[in-house]
Amino acid sequence: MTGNAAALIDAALAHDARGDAGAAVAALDEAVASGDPSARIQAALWTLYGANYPRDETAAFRAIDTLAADGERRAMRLGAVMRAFGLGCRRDWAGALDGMTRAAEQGDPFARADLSLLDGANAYGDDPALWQPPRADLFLQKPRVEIFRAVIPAQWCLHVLQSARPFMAGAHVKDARTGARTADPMRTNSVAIVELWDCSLIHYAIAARVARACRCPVDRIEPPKILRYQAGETYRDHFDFIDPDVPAFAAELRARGQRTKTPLIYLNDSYVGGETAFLKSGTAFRGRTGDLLVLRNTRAGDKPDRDSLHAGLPPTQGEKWVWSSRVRTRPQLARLWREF
Ligand SMILES: O=C(O)CCC(=O)C(=O)O
Ligand SMILES: [Fe+2]
Repeated sequence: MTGNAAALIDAALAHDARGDAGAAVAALDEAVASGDPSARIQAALWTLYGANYPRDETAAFRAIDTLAADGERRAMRLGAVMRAFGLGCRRDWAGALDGMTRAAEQGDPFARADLSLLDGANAYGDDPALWQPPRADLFLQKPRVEIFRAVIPAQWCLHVLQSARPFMAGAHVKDARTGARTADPMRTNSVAIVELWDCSLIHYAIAARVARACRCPVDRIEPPKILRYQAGETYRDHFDFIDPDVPAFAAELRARGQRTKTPLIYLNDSYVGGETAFLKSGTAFRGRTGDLLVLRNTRAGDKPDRDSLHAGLPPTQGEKWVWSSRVRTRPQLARLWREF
């Protein structure tokens, strides 16, 4: 990367963070024009998300694929993750493994670690979306809560936890009046989204495994949030469905669908307390590393189930880490990988 291109990319990212799309595009276009691969990757990501540039997932995938064919190993890796998720292209697990293997052969340490994590869990063969659905234990009838014990390998949990650690920030809730995201004392834990750029095939394999457990297509799984609760931090009583009676949520509900289920993966278990509590039934679940809990938020006809009221109780000692997503009734867009 030339020094000039690096400075232009930094400027573009700063403009983006301030919400100045015009200046962001001007700076990035100049860096792209110099042929700089990092600039071209950044432009492809914004094109994928529809951030600053118009959204065009296919063009984004093609740009990444061209860079990969030119020997750019970061593009091989990103292209592999896009192939796995089917972002801008057809889902293609064999092609994803192939791209990641090429990146590893080029000496990419991230790609090597990814492949050895897949290999260590015997996940190197079939697309995880085709695996047998894991076996469920019914934990609660009202609300419906299923537990899938130890379905995510502990090494994968650690990988996800570590990939999220640099991005942790204060958690938000949705304001029922405006639909905006606001900080709220009811949610004192921290949260991160791992952007596609920092995702690996492990992130895909986890989403695919969860989709099997929830018996839904992978594209109905919302990009997950990684939650961290330090001692005393909590996510107080709440619902995860989108309330159809709140006008501010109507557009989102139409575009992205209802949140029918909440899958939670416990990424660690070295803490005291920190159960997931179901307030209407007075029960709580304490997860072990790799356990998947699936809570049903809706009844027949995707109507909200008010029995689904739940909370993340505070750990009294240690840190609790959770992978948290939602199953929606409609396919999710690539741009959600950068939004909370
Ligand atoms: O951390 C927990 O146990 C609950 C998390 C939760 O309710 C959520 O992510 O929506
Ligand atoms: Fe929740």
